[in-house]
Formats: sequence, C-alpha cells, structure tokens
Amino acid sequence: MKRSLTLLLAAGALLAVVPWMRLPAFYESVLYLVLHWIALATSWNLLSGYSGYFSFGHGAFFGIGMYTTATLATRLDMPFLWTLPAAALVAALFAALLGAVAFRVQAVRAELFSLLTLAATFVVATIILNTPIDGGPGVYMSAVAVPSIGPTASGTFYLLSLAGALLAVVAALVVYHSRFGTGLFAIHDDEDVAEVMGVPTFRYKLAAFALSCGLAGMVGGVHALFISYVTTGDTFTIAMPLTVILMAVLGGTRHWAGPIVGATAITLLLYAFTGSGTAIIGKGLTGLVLIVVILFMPEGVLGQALKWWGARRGAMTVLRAPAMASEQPESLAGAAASAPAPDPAPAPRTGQALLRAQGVRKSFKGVQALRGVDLEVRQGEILGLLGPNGSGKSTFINVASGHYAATAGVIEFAGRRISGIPAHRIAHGGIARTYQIPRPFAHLTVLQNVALPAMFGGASLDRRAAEAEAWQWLAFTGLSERAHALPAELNLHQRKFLEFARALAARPQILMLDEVLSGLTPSEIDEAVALIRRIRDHGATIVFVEHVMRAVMALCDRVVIFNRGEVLAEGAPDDVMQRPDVVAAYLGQAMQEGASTAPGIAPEPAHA
Ligand SMILES: Nc1ncnc2c1ncn2[C@@H]1O[C@H](COP(=O)(O)OP(=O)(O)OP(=O)(O)O)[C@@H](O)[C@H]1O
Repeated sequence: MKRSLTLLLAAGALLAVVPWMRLPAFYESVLYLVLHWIALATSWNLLSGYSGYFSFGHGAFFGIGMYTTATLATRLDMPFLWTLPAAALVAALFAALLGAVAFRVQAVRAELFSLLTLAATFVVATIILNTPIDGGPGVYMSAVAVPSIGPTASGTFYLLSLAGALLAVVAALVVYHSRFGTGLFAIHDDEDVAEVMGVPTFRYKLAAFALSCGLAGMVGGVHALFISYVTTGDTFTIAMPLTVILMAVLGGTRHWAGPIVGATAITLLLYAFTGSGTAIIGKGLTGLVLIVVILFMPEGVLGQALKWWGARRGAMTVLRAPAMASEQPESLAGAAASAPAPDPAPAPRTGQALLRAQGVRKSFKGVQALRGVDLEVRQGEILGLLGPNGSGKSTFINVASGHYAATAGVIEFAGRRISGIPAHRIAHGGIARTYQIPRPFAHLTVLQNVALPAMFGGASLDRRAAEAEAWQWLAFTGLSERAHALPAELNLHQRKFLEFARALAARPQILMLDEVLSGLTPSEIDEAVALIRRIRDHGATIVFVEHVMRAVMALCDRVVIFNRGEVLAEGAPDDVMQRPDVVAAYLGQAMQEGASTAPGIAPEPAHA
C-alpha cells in the first residue's frame, strides 16, 4: 500500500503543476471533468463496489453538497472554501441517517437498497425544490468569489477537482488495504456469514455509506461554484448515478483504482465526440464498450488486466479482495496435515458448563423449529447433537451462533447471556461454527477466507498476524497447496476442510461443526475424524451435529438427541442410542420416508 500511496501523491504533485503550464482553459476544463468523475466514481465504489450495496442515490448526496455550498455561500456569505467541509458533513450525516434506518432492516439488501437510495433522491429533490433552499428558480452563485488558489479561475477549479479526486482515491486505497475494507469485501460475498465470523456489518456499512456520500457532497460543493447556477432539475437526475456506476463497473469495482480507469475512459470518450453532430456517436460507442466489458470482462478493464498480468507472472489472483496474497512463510513450506498447529483453545477439560441453553424457542412463520430446548455444553467435551432430519439441530447452532435470533429463551456462554446480542459479538466472544453447506467468501482466496475470521473472531489479530495464523491452519487442514485458489476451484472435501480452517482460525472456545462429514467418502471421513480428534486434543470444546454414526460413536463424549424441536434424550452415546424412544424417533422418520430400517442408528465400527 505504501508504494501505491507514494505513487499517488507523486502523481498528484505532478498534476498540480498543470495550471502554471499556461494550457488553454479548455484543457483545464476537460481535466477538471475527468478528475470530477474520478472522485465521484471512486467515492461511489467505496460503499457499492466494495460491499456490493449498489446505491442509485449518489446524485442525492452530490446534490446535497451542491445546495449546502450554494446556500452557505450565497445566503450566509460564508467563504467558499469553508463551505466544502460543511457540504461533506451534511451529505455524510444524511447518509448516516438513511443508513441507520435502511441497514437495520435485514430485507433491505441488493435491489431493495438500490430502489431505496433512488427514492431518497426524489425525496431530497422534492424537499429542496419546495422549500426556500431552492424554491423553484435555482440558486445563482455568480456573485460568490472564486478563491485564488491557481493562477486563473479555471486553474483554481482544476486544482480543487484534483484535491477532491486525490482525497477520494487515497480514502479508497486506505480502506481497500484495511481491516475495514476486508470486512466490506466479506459483506459483498456473504453478509450473514461475515457477521457470524465477527464482522460488525451494520457499523461497517454505515461508515462506508457516510464516507462515500461525504466525499460526493464535497465534490458537489466544488461543482456548484464551477457551474455557478444550481437547479434541482439538472442536479437530481438519474443520469448522474448511472454514469458513476457505469464508470466504476467499466474500470472494475473490486479494486480501488478501477473507477479511475473507467471514469477517465468514459469522460474522454464522451468529450472526444462533443461536437453537435457526433455526440450521439460518442454515447453509442460508450454504450457498446460497456456491453463488451460487462459480457467479456465481468471484473472490469483493470480487473481483467491485472488477471492477465498475474497469469503472466505465474501468480494467482490480484483482484479478488484487498491484496494479502503473500507467500507461505518458509517455516511452514511443505508442512503436511500433521504439522503442529496453534492452540485453538487453551480450555482445560473441567467439565463445567461453558454454554447453557434454557427454554430456547425458534419459529419460522409458523414452523416451530425449536420448542423450548434446554441443554448444556461442558468445557473440553465433544457433544454430539443428533436426531432425525428437521429435528432442529442446525437451527440450534444457528441460534447459538447468532445467525438467527431466538424467539424465546436464554443462552449463556461463559456465564454471560448471548441470546439477543449481534452475531459478530458472539464470534468475538469465542464461538465459531461451520456451515452444513460450505459458505466460503466466493471472491476471496482460500488464504483470505481463513485470515478473515482470524482478524474478526476471538483472536482479533491484525492483518499480517491473521495471515500468518491462516497459513498455520491451512497446514493443519492440509490446504496449504490451495492457499491462492478461489473456493470454486476446490472439491467438496477441500471446501469442508476450508470451513474447518476458518472456524479454527477464529481461535474459538466452542467450535460448532454442522454436518462436516456429509457428502465425504469413507476415507475422507476417516481423515476428518482424525482432524476433529486433533482439534479436541488441543483442548477445544466441540459441538458436533452429525448423521454419520461411526464418527459420532468414535468422537462424542456425550450426545443430545433432538426430536421435533425438543431434547428427547441425552447421555453417553452407547446408552442413549439403545433407548427405545430414540430408536422410535429415528424409525418414525425411516417409516415416513418409506425405508425399511432406521438410517444409520446402529453404530458402525469406527475406522478412525
Ligand atoms: N430459514 C428457515 N426458514 C423456514 N424454516 C426453517 C428454516 N430453517 C429451518 N427451518 C425449519 O426448521 C425445522 C428444523 O430444521 P433444521 O435444519 O434445524 O433441522 P436439522 O435437524 O438440522 O435437519 P437436518 O439433519 O436435515 O439438517 C425444519 O422443519 C426446517 O424446515
């Protein structure tokens, strides 16, 4: 990052000389527009490209900035430069208010968020148009003095635009390489999993929205004086956010520099055809280029270029997320699955209750998935959660890890109530889980997938330490060779082990494994059983939902049997599995399914 930052600042310093080169004002205006669009597209990308929350309301915040500057400079005679921080602040505050409402509602994602931001644009425009802020005729700013920063007025505007673009790009670069940026990219791929792994999704989205809109507001403030006549009709159009989106998409939304490429290309292309007869050709050509890029370069021009560059150098990935694709530490090179791993949880086997659930209920629109579950997980044990399909095992894990809120009841962890608190705080407190169907972050490499929980989970490491930790867990689970692959390039066995590695990297006190063995071949199951044993030998407490009976019998200290959302039985595996009511529960399911025998109730000999 330091190299990019130095390059950026050096480029900024070089470009700052332009007004003194005595170029015709026309060129300064063109460059003003290029920088203006770079600032807007980059600021939009900070929320929408990074986190995947596509905003169609960037025009609203840009417009709020314009009107803040216009009002303060014309009505209160505030010096123009002082109005710019105010423009940024008002736009950021408005975004924070809107985000505080929108991000609280879980359903407001994807296209609903886009529609909401679009609607906000019209609401803002209507308010401004029908109040003294504008009142209808627009605001003239011709009497506002242009500060003498450059040798000419056009030079001053150019320099202001350069400052705005630099500020936006530096912000995008810093966020891209920060913990905050990593969290935003995780939200982009799977927000629920990101939250369960410890990313404070609400706070991160709010901060990104406010930052993105604050920058747009500041750019709006500069533009108000540049055009010197502000009207709602010209400001709050759908064309503005659309242009910004197209620029970012063309350049590539998954890289901080993507919008620079897109904004420069589109602005220059449109400008090259500004003559009255050729403007339409310019627009048509821009549209065509966009169609080609969307069809053949889904990661944008810069994304594709970096991919080619990476492939030429024989290295995988550059563009998937904030770059952290460092090489495997030498000490771990060639480490096999049996390599010593960091201690996942230094918990002694005291047998005391670490997690206690009392009267936990969960219903989904009429479906009673949990009907008052009481159970405890003891420190250092492997507790098996068993039961027929649909009996509520996964739901229990989902509720305990905060993925779903309990409808009623209390869950305590290490003596503290955790039911009702956000999932990222539960993760931070020391509970990690795997998903029955692996849910890796699709655009993060295997290494980045494992480093993320090390950053946001119980361990709470910084990026560098998290990456080192991730390498260790990759060695532990035998995935070192695939560190730079994307999850889609892994087979099921490897994806399941990736789930393990991610959960372990959080250094949890309790590890909840949800059917990690399903779909694996017998030899892969043996491997996984051996791995779970090793995790337990490190002192971890494990909750283990599983249908593979030989693994259950080989691993579990105790089992709890769920049936129809209730606890039917609990105790030592050998005793519980012989109980007639447990056999009947499984048989009931088998009969419903038309099977002649209960599925896997008779313990198979353990291979492992
Ligand atoms: N998100 C959801 N929306 C609606 N119903 C759900 C949801 N999640 C679970 N259920 C329902 O809750 C009940 C319990 O499901 P759950 O997945 O917890 O069972 P399970 O014991 O884990 O089953 P399996 O062994 O097949 O995974 C089922 O009837 C299921 O259909």
